[in-house]
Amino acid sequence: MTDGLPRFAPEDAVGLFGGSFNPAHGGHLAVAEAARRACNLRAVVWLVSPGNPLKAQAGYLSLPERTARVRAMTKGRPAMIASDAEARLGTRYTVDTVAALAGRHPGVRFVWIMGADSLASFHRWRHWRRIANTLPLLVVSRPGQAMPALTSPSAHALRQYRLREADVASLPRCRPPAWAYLPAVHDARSATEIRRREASSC
Ligand SMILES: Nc1ncnc2c1ncn2[C@@H]1O[C@H](COP(=O)(O)OP(=O)(O)OP(=O)(O)O)[C@@H](O)[C@H]1O
Ligand SMILES: O=C(O)c1ccc[n+]([C@@H]2O[C@H](COP(=O)([O-])O)[C@@H](O)[C@H]2O)c1
Repeated sequence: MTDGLPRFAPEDAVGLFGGSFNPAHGGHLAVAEAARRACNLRAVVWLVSPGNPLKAQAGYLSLPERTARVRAMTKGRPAMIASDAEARLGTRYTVDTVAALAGRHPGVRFVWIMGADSLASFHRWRHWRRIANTLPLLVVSRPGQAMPALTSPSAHALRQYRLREADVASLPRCRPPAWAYLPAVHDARSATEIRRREASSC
């Protein structure tokens, strides 16, 4: 079984941007591009989740539909890769996904990309400490989420491993645990808001 990803070269820095993307929106694109630039990533893989283990699945667009919308959103940006790797690998929890991808792409320097709201609840993810010990984490700002993120239990537990903003470019080469907060995105768009708008226009 293949994960569907390209063969990266050893030492390539590659971002893994997991999300429900229900649907993908411009805020996601801003995050992915900010991460790519800040860490000089060869690619950003948008891992379209078969289903966030912490969210109810009611009202979800299908996985092929969500993946197609990521593909449309990233059209003309060769560094952006829409991926259904989690469905192919049969993984739902991030801890399993990153272990499977690290095993399949030896030498590639994966970085996990998440918005600030995700760091705020990261301590509820399955084996979150193991994730933090497996790959560096890049946390990108989201309006109203800086305080919840930076005062969260995981931010507190990992505080001595936080890089200074000036050193964020070195994150992919850091031995985990390592993380950085990138205050580069000020985009208030959210999938919840888009779903609400689409529903009320019917
Ligand atoms: N506007 C944004 N700014 C920064 N990060 C974002 C933004 N929107 C989403 N993200 C991040 O992108 C990742 C995927 O998010 P997700 O697909 O859940 O979108 P969402 O807009 O948060 O959706 P929902 O409103 O359904 O929760 C998460 O890590 C989330 O923190
Ligand atoms: O592994 C977990 O326990 C876990 C819990 C919550 C969220 N995640 C992952 O976090 C990413 C963002 O999810 P979402 O739904 O906020 O877009 C996506 O890749 C999810 O699989 C993972």
